[in-house]
Order: sequence, then C-alpha cells, then structure tokens
Amino acid sequence: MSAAARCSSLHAGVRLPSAFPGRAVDPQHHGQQQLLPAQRPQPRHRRAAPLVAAAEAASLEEQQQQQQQPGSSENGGQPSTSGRGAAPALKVRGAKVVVQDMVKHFETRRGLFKAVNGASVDMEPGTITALLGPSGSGKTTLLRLIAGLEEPTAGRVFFDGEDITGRSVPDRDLGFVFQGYALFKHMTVADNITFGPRMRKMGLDLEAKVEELLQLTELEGLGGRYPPQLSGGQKQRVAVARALACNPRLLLLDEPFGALDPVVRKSLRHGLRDIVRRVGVTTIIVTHDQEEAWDIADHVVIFNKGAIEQHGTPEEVAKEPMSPFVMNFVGDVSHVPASCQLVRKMGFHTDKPFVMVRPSDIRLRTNFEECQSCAPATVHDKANLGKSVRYYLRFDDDVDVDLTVSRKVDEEVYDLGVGQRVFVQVPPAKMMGFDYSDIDATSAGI
Ligand SMILES: Nc1ncnc2c1ncn2[C@@H]1O[C@H](COP(=O)(O)OP(=O)(O)OP(=O)(O)O)[C@@H](O)[C@H]1O
Repeated sequence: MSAAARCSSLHAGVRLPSAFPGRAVDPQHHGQQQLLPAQRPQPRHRRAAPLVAAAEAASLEEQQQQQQQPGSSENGGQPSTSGRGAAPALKVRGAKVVVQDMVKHFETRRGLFKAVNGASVDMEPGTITALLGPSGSGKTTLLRLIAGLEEPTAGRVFFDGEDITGRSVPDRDLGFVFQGYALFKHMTVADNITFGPRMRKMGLDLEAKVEELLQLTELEGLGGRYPPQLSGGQKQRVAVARALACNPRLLLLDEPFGALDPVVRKSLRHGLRDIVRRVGVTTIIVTHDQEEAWDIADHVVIFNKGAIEQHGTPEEVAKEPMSPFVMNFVGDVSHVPASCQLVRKMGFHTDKPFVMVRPSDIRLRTNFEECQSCAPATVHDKANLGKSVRYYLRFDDDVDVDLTVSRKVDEEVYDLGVGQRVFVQVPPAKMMGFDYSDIDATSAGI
C-alpha cells in the first residue's frame, strides 16, 4: 500500500468512517427525535454529524462495524480509520498525561484573575482529548500549562508517571499546531518541516523524514514550495507535518482548523484523526466546534470558568450531563418554565424555576389514545432548513419547544402539517431543573 493511499483521508470530500462506533451516530447529541404515530415506521435513532441523513448514518455504522472486526486494527491495538499502519519510523509511544490540581492566576490591573482553577484530568497514551468550553473558560491556558508555556500557580503535570512540571518546553517532547500555523514564510515546506530536527540536532536523515511526513500528510511534491504558495488546508497539513517531525509523544493543537472553511475543516479533521492514530501520539485539541470535538476525540473535557465541569467519552458527556451547564452547553436544549404543562404532565419535580429538555428526548404521537399521559401541543410552525426541518410546537399553555429532524426522517416519519395536534412525551429522567445562574458562562476571576 503506497503512502499516498495511506493518507487518502486527507482528500477533500472523502469521508472516512468514524473510528468510534456508536459515538458518531449518537442520537443524544444533535439528536433525531422520536415520532411514534399509529402505523408509522419508527425512525432510526442515530446521529451522524448534525443533519446527516439516517441512510448515510446507517451506511457509516456498517462501515464502522466492519472496521471493528477483530484483527482489523493494525495500530497497536488502537482503532484505525484506514486499517493501515503508520510508517514504522513515524510511530511513537504516546505519553500518558496526568494533569493534577492545576491552578493558574494571572496578575491583572484589577487584581489576580483565576484562569484555571483546580483542573485535574488524565489522558491515556495515543488518545485524542478535546478541550471544550465557552470563550475565556481556560482551555488555552490549560494547554499552555501542559506545554510549559505558562508557569502554574499550583498543580503538577506528569508524563508517564514522571513529574515534568518544572521542565522546559523543549524537554517535554511536544508538537504544536496553532490556528495561524506559524509557518516560516521564507522557508520551503521541506525546511519548515525539518526546522525542529535541525534546531535540536537530532541527527535524523532529514530527506527521508521530509518524504515520510509529506506522504503522511499527502503533500508529496510540495516540499519545494513556500507557504504563500499553499492553500489554507495545505498550510495546515504542513503545520501538522512540522509538529510531528521531532517524533513528539504529545501533540497540542489550539484551534487548528479555525481559519478554514467548514468543508475543508471536516475533511482535514478526519485526516488529522487518521494521522495521529497511525502515529500513536497522544493528542490534545482545543476547539470551539462541538461537532469537531465529537467527531475527532476519544475524550472531551468541558470547561466552565476555569474549572472542569465534566470529562468523559463524548457519549457519556452527551447522554449523562452532570450539570445544567454541561446539558446546556452540549447539544440542543429547550428551556421551559418548571411550572409549565409539559413538565407537570411528565411528573418532573424540581425546586429550580426552569427546566431543560433535549429535542432528542421528545417523543411525539399523533393519536391521543396512544398516550394519555402525553402533553398536547400544536405544530405552530414548520421551517425548511434545507437538509433538515424544524418544527415549532406550542403547548396549550403557550409554552414553545422546537425540534429539528433531518429531511429524510421528516419525509419518512414525521410529515406533520402546521396546525396538526401532537402529543408529547419526555422521560422525566431526561429533564433537568436549572436557574440561569447555573448556565452563566461569564468568567469568574477573583
Ligand atoms: N496572560 C494573561 N493575563 C491575564 N489574563 C489572561 C492571560 N491569558 C489568559 N487570560 C485570561 O484567562 C481566561 C482564560 O483564557 P483562555 O485563553 O485560556 O480561554 P479559552 O477558553 O481558551 O478562550 P477562547 O476560547 O476564547 O480562546 C480569559 O479570561 C483570559 O482573558
């Protein structure tokens, strides 16, 4: 198998199956809703990327299952999106990273500011962890603390059990990719890639290294170009190749796709996932894009006001949000008064004034006889969003809840008209009481 073929996931428009069966098609996140009318087929409850049609999700799932057959992984037992192994020279043993009680205070004119406030998280070797959270919640600061670019006020970082908190940046075996890529414009692609090994006098066969990395990142033939002669996606791949040139055991990416348009982003993130899996490097990515985090990461860490609100697999965090903040931050929710008909009918009790409901937890029926405990509502409006359809449901006490379904699901299952009566059920266990102060993401500081 040629290296070019190995990197096929980097081709724009090529869609690789997810390496994580069951996650990329999770109905709990950006979910598809359930409609259970009489004599209607039940929808397939799975999620691909938001608004991906159920048929596409089904075919993805089949591909994922094939990928997961015993013996299908050639990457040290790790799932591989391509079923192909890394070039041996590029393969590394990713570090196990443990962040313990990390605190960072910045001096500001208004006093000390707590940017990171007691963050603890473990990252297993070779895994991808996404740091997610609102702007200013401390994601980049934690990344910089792990890199050694900031000195912690308190807390420790361990690589493979070794305390590296006091080590300099070059002594940490890291690779970096930043949003702007920070490529050297006056150097060729090849020189950009070999910059690190040359500075560190690593004594590598630089020509061979460049070839391997150009192949891995599908940039063959572009080694002699200068950065201004590259597209945004190509620059991003050069940045990844350069970050991997010193065989890092931890790769840190801060909004690596931020400057790219959504189509290129999607294609590149699948390529990146494939590359880091094959190389085996432990990877931490800061992103604002939840779809990106869900698509690429084994673990997600949700930040709020400098603290970690929750971390776990994307499924865990989406299905079992542990706080109103996480439930509100991850995926779609509707906010309704705790005293409204829907909440009372479902028998949900809370001492909070509001309740969150995920559209993906809504069950609809068109026949009251089938669900006498349901809350009646009317389809108040229906919006065609291209690949999806949004229904606006109005309950009899004038409380509104909306839900979005893919066009295919709508055609095959929903097909409701404006003014139609529906009967709504939401499992009380899926509701969460909250006050607006619980979901306020304004930075705390001190
Ligand atoms: N050098 C600094 N001095 C003072 N405050 C800082 C410094 N660096 C970061 N901060 C503050 O710390 C908080 C966390 O910043 P950080 O960049 O980690 O947030 P973030 O979650 O990465 O945000 P974004 O998603 O917008 O990049 C912010 O309020 C920021 O203003």
